[in-house]
Amino acid sequence: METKALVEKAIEARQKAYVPYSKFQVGAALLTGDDSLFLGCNIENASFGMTNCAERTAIFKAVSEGQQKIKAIAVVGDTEGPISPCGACRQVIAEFCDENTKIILSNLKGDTKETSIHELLPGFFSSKDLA
Ligand SMILES: O=c1ccn([C@H]2C[C@H](O)[C@@H](CO)O2)c(=O)[nH]1
Ligand SMILES: [Zn+2]
Repeated sequence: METKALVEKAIEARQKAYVPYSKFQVGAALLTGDDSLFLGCNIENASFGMTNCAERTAIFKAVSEGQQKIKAIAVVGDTEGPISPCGACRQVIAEFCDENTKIILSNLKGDTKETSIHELLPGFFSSKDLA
């Protein structure tokens, strides 16, 4: 699937966001090692800290269905420039991606940045550190 199509899927996923508190909808779409597609949206809670971001929703759906490798992930929000994932999501993305994983950050105007986990979270903690 092409970058543009994955971004479109993230925009679709964004429609499902549960955001009564921030009103800030985010969508994510990811492709796994076997080319399956998983979508996610942000899900908020009256206990604000329990909020789950769109990226983590999509990743947890994939992993819980047995798909542990992220080939590509697109994230979209109504931001000025391409959306910038939070630190928690960067660490969770790091767990399931490799140096070839495409991380596509976009907004509703179509501004898009393609990046890598090493750019997003240099020096991230990983299983290699658990020697
Ligand atoms: O990359 C991001 C950034 C923010 N949010 C969510 C968390 C919260 O619901 C709302 C405002 O921070 O946006 C995401 O889902 N992904
Ligand atoms: Zn996040």
